[in-house]
Amino acid sequence: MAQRYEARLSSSSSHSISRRPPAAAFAQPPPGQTSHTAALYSSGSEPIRSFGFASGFGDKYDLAEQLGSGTFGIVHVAVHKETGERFAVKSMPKRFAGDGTLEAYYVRRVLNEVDICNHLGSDSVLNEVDICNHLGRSLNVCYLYEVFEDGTCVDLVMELCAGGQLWDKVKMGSYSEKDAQRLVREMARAVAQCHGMDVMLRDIKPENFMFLDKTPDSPLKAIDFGISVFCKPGQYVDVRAGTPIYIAPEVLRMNYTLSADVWSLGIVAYQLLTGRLPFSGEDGQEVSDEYMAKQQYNNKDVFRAVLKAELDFTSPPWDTLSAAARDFVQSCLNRDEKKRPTAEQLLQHPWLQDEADISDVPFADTIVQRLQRYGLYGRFRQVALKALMQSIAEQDGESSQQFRDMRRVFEQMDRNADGRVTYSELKAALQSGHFQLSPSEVEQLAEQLDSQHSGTIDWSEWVAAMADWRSFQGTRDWDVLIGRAFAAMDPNGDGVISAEELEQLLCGEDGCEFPDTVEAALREADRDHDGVVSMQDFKEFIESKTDDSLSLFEARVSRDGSGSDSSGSSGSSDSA
Ligand SMILES: Nc1ncnc2c1ncn2[C@@H]1O[C@H](COP(=O)(O)OP(=O)(O)OP(=O)(O)O)[C@@H](O)[C@H]1O
Repeated sequence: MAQRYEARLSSSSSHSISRRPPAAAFAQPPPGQTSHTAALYSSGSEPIRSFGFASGFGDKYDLAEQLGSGTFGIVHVAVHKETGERFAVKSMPKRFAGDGTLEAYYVRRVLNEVDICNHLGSDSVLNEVDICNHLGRSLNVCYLYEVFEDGTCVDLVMELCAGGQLWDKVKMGSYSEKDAQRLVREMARAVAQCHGMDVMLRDIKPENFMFLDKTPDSPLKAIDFGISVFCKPGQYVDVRAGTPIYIAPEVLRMNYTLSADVWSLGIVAYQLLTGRLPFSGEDGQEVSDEYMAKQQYNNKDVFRAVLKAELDFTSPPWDTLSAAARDFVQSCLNRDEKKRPTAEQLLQHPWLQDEADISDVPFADTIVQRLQRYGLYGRFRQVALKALMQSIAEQDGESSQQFRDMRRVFEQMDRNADGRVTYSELKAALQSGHFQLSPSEVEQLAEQLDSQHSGTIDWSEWVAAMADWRSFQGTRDWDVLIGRAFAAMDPNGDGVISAEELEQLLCGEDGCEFPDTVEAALREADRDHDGVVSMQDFKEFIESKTDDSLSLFEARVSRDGSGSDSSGSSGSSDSA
């Protein structure tokens, strides 16, 4: 199996290992190597004996068949005792130091996985872990639902990816360019979504992507965040990490940023298109052949190949592949990382465009994309957009085509016409056959819309998620609209949005259960760190987001067009 820096040697999934093997079965990190994120946890933190996660995994779930195993845990199917819904649970046996505290590397590894998954998806343990409070969700990333622990093990309950690994496709060798294009687009989306949330994956390889189900159009999900790190655009990381064969040259030189993920994506794209690795010539051919045949290689040879080997874009099957495909992969595999496109730019590349062209997709077909995008926003942005759309509605009396379209869809869903859409009404609309979503995904989309956790979605929440608010940016009235939205969030009119005002907006009269909720929301927009959001902060914050184009998300529309379109349609398109 391929070796991976930072996180030890992988064990073969064919080994029969009990669910809770002895901790000694798990390898140590290479000496002297810590991850960027891991350092966050190690610095100044006291040794701990437990994480404080909930107990009672066995009360809620039954364990079923084993799905696989990695270096840190074994993954089984977990069946929810009440609903019968199937999940994946990764059980990570605890590793104790001599004094009964948990080993530091184990702690970092568990927290890293929980932390990154929370950041990208679930908020179920967010407040207990107290690290990040972004409530974003992404449909190309495997959700983490809950975390449990007992005396011997931590259990991560995740979305079940029942469709198998991408690696199985890669092993099949080259197949249709169209197939490869669809898969690469899914992966590029996952990467762009993560980068949009300041997360560098650092371990992009076919083994870390799985299909959600067995349908030919199944979404692809990133599953392993064990060595991912937080990294903002332009921020550099200096610790080697990743799986050598997919590592970017600058990672070997220990000075890299988000673009290192784009290189790795390029290697996987090359594999999907050709069934081999790109390295050729004296430095690379052997590495390439050995790896594809046995997944074995010598690190030194690989590093030489990554840094120096010719990259082969001429041997078959390149003669039969499109020029756009070649250009795409070549642009990812540019050894000068400054010349590589960003993941978001990759989504605009002509090779990924023909099916992904969203410019004339009617509003109905982008509902799921809009919901996903809204889920990626932090809480401050979500309430700010509500206020902004309220301000726009007051201005034009909801008479514009955009409001009429949104109203029509909302009223279609609101079967009993009480002005609120229940989760089950939203589910019925989204599972109408028009969209491909699992029950738990629909549940998540509903929850992230329901900012007040009231169990229903009101009109203002729907509008905040659906609107093309950017079409108002730059208009003559823009400053007035922004000013009115700000005033709505600053009810005492003292010129700043305070923590108290924000708490009221986020959680209503009763206040927020967890103090972090307000602190994190405030941090989103408080640029000068003075504990309040001024009008200037507010305007800059609203206008700043540039990485929220709908193309980052998948429409999830049934390709055969089956099912009724219950969601209404109009010509409204994304202007972000
Ligand atoms: N959500 C999931 N749904 C289905 N199967 C999964 C899921 N997550 C993981 N698996 C299976 O379990 C295996 C091990 O999972 P994973 O790679 O996350 O473990 P790990 O200990 O983090 O491994 P690694 O050694 O790569 O870090 C995967 O290769 C896959 O076969």
